[in-house]
Amino acid sequence: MAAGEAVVVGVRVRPFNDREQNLDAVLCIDMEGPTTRIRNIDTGDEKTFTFDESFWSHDGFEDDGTGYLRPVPGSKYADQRYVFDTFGQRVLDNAWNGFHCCLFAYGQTGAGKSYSMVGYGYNKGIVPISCEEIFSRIGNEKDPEKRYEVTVSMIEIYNEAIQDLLIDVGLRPKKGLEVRESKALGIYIDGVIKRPVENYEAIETTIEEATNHRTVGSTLMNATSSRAHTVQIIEFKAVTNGSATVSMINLVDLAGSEKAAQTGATGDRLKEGSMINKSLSALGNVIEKLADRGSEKKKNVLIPYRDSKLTRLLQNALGGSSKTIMICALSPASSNHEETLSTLRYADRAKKIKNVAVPNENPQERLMRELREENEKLRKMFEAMQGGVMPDADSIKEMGLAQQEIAAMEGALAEFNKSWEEKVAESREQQEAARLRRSSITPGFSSLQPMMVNLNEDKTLAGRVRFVFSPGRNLIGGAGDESDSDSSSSESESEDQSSSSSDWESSKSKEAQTIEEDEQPTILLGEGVAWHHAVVFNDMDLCSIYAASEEGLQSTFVNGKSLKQLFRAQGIEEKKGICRQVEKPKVTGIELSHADTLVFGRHFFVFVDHTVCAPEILIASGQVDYAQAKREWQMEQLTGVHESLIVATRGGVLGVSHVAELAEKDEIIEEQKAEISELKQQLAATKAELDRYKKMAGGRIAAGANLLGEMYADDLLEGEMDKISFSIRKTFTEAIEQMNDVQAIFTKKAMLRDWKEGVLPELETLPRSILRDQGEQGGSRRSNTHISFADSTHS
Ligand SMILES: Nc1ncnc2c1ncn2[C@@H]1O[C@H](COP(=O)(O)OP(=O)(O)OP(=O)(O)O)[C@@H](O)[C@H]1O
Repeated sequence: MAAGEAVVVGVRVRPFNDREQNLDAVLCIDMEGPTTRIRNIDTGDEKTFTFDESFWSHDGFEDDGTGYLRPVPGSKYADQRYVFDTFGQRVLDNAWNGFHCCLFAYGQTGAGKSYSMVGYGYNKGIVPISCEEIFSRIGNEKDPEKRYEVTVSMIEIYNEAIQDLLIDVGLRPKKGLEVRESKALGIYIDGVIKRPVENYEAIETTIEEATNHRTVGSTLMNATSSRAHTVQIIEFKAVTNGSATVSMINLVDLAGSEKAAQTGATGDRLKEGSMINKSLSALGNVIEKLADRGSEKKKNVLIPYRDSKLTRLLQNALGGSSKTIMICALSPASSNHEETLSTLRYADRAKKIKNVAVPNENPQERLMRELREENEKLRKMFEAMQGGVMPDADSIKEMGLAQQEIAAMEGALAEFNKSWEEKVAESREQQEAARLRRSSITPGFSSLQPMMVNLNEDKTLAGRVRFVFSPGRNLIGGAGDESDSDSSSSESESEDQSSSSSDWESSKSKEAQTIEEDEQPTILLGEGVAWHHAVVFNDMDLCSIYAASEEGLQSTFVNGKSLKQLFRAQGIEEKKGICRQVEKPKVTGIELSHADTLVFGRHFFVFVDHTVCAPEILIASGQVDYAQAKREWQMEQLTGVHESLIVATRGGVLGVSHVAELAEKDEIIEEQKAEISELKQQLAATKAELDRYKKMAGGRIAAGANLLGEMYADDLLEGEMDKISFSIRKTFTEAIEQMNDVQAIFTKKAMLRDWKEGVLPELETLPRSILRDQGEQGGSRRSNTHISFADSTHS
C-alpha cells in the first residue's frame, strides 16, 4: 500500500472585531513562519503548534483604495490573494492532475471561516478566486484536442438533512438528499443538481442563486445565519481524444462550533445547535480515529463515518483518495482562548491524517468494466438458481445489492454519455422552469406595489424575503402539513429518492382533490402552510385577504387574529371568507393596512404599503418585529385551546388531533413560563436597586453628607423616586397580569391533563370565557364523564 500523504493544515488569525476593540481585547495569538503560539493571559501558559501554514491576518494591513485589504510594506499580513496562492492554487493543481480534492474551513463562529472561503466585497475568498482561476486556466489551454466540462453543485447540511441549494425552497424533498455509496461511483449525493457552467459569470450566477435560496430557506425556517454547513462541489472533467478524467473539488464552509448550552438555546435552536454539534463532534471523532490510524499504532481502527451526514459526505476527503486541505480560523482575543485552543488541537490532530490519493482513471471505462463485472456476477447467480441450487440468505442479499449497484451505474453511465450540449440545454430548461415558478420570490427586490416582507427572530434576516402582491388574485400556498406529507411519502421514501421529491406534488394533488382545483400558488411558502392557504386580492393597490381553504381560515392571522375570528367579527359567515375561485371574491375581505402583521401557519410577515414607507425603513424603525408578532399569535393560539376544549366538551370526544394540538400548546405555555421567570428576575433586580437607592438617599439626607451624596439625594427627591416607584408599579402590574395569564394557563393545563386521562372538568372550573361561550350555546352540564379518544374525523 502506498505510504499516504498527510492532510495539509493551515491556521489563520483575523483582526479584532469592533466588539473586541471596544472591550480592549488582549491578543493571545502569535505567529512566526509556520508556527502558532497561544498564550493563556491568566496563567501565562503558552502552547506552540506547527502547521503547514500559519496565516497572520491580524494586523499590518491597509485599504488599497478599493476596499481590498493588502499588507503594508514589510508586514507579515496574509491577504486573500496570498491565502489563495498558497492553498487555492494547490487545490486546482491537484484537480488538473486528475485528483479529487477537498478544502474545508473549520473554526468557532465569527472566527473568519467565511472570510477565507467566500470573502466579503472586494476581498474575495478562495471559492470565487478558484472559480475565476479555473476558467482562466481553461482559456490558456494550448492543446486544441483538449476540452473541459465544469459543473457546479451547491448543498447545505442543516439539522442533519442535505438540501440542494439550487432547488427552490418549496420544491425540496423534506428529508433532504441521501448520501450513497457505490463501488464504482464512490460516495455521492443522490439526485443533486450538477449545473453545467461555461464561464466564471455562470458560476457567479449559480453561487448567487444558491445564496438567495439559502437566505430564503433560512428565513422561512426562521433560522439564524451561519448555522448550516455549506459545500460547493465543482466537477471538473478534462476530455482528450475521447478519453476523460474527472476530478471533484469539494469546498466546505463548516458551521460555527459554538456550544448549545452556552447560547442558552431552547426548542428549535437547541435541536439546531445539537445537530451542528452532532456533525462537528462526529467530524472530531473521525479526525481523531484517522489520526490514530495514521500513527501506525492502531492501523485497523474503525472510522465512524456514518455517524453524521457531514462525515459521510467527507468520507473520501478525510480518509480516502482525496487530496485534502484544512484551514482553521482563529479568533485573536484572549476571551476566546478556550475555543481557539480547542481549534488548534483539532487542527493538530487533522495534520496526522494520511490519505492515499491516486489519479482518477477514465471514469467511463471504469464504469463499463464494473458494470460488466456486476452483470457477470448476477448472471452466474441466476444460472446457479436455474440449475436447481437455491441461494442462501447472503446470496439473495448480494443479488439485491448487485442490482442496486447496476442501476446506479447505468444512471451514471447514461449521464456520462450525454453530450455536453445536451447537459447545457437540459440545465437551461430546468433553470427557466424554476425562474417562472419563483417569479414572485424576489429577495432584495424593490417594488412600488404592495408587498409582505418576512419577520425573523434574527433581525439581520428580517425583511430579506419579499412577496409582491400583483394586481388581482395572489394565491398563497405551501408544502402542506409535515405529518401529512410524511405519511404520504413514507412508503416509498427509503427506496426511491425521486419520489420523496414529490412531497410537493403529493400535497398538491391531495388538496386539489379536496377543493377540486389545481391552481398553482403564486406565493410559495414552506411547511405548515396548506397547498391553497390564503388569497390576497390587490384591487388598485388596496389589498384584502381571504382564506383559500378551511386550514387557511384557521391558521392565517392578521395582527394575531385568525381570519375565522375576523370574518365572524364582521358578521360574515366564515365559509364566505374562503375564496377558492379564480374570480374576484364575493364578499369583502379583511382589508390590509401598512404594518399589519400576517402569519401563515408559522411563517411571519408584515404587510408593507410602499406609499407609506419602504420595507427596510419599516423594519429598521422597530415598529413591528418578530417577537411582538409572535406574542400576538401565541395569545391567539391559547384562545384556540379554549375553542377546541369547547368543541371537545360538546362532542364528548377528544380527537387524536386535539391531543397533538395540546402537546403544541404545552410548548407555548413553557415559553410563556420562561418569559415570566425572566420578568420575575427583572422585578427582583428593580427591587434590589430601589432598596439600594433608598439606603443611599436616606443615609445621605440624614447625615447631610458629601456633595455628591446630596446631589444624588436631591435628584432622587426631585422625581427620581417617582420614576422608580412608577417603574416598579409598572413592572408589578405587568407581572401581575402575566401571573394571571399563567394562572389561567395552569388551570387550563390541569384541565387538559385531566382531559387526556378521560375526565371532563366541572363547568365552574372552566375559565369565564369558556363558560360564556358554553352558556351562549345553552350547553348542558356534564361532569366526570369518561370520554373516548378517537380521531377527530370520527367525532
Ligand atoms: N482575515 C480577515 N481580515 C479581515 N477581516 C476578517 C478576516 N477574517 C474575518 N474577518 C471579519 O470577521 C468577521 C467574522 O468573519 P466570518 O464571517 O468569516 O466568520 P465565520 O467564522 O465564517 O462565522 P460564522 O460561523 O458565523 O459563519 C467578518 O466581519 C469578517 O469580515
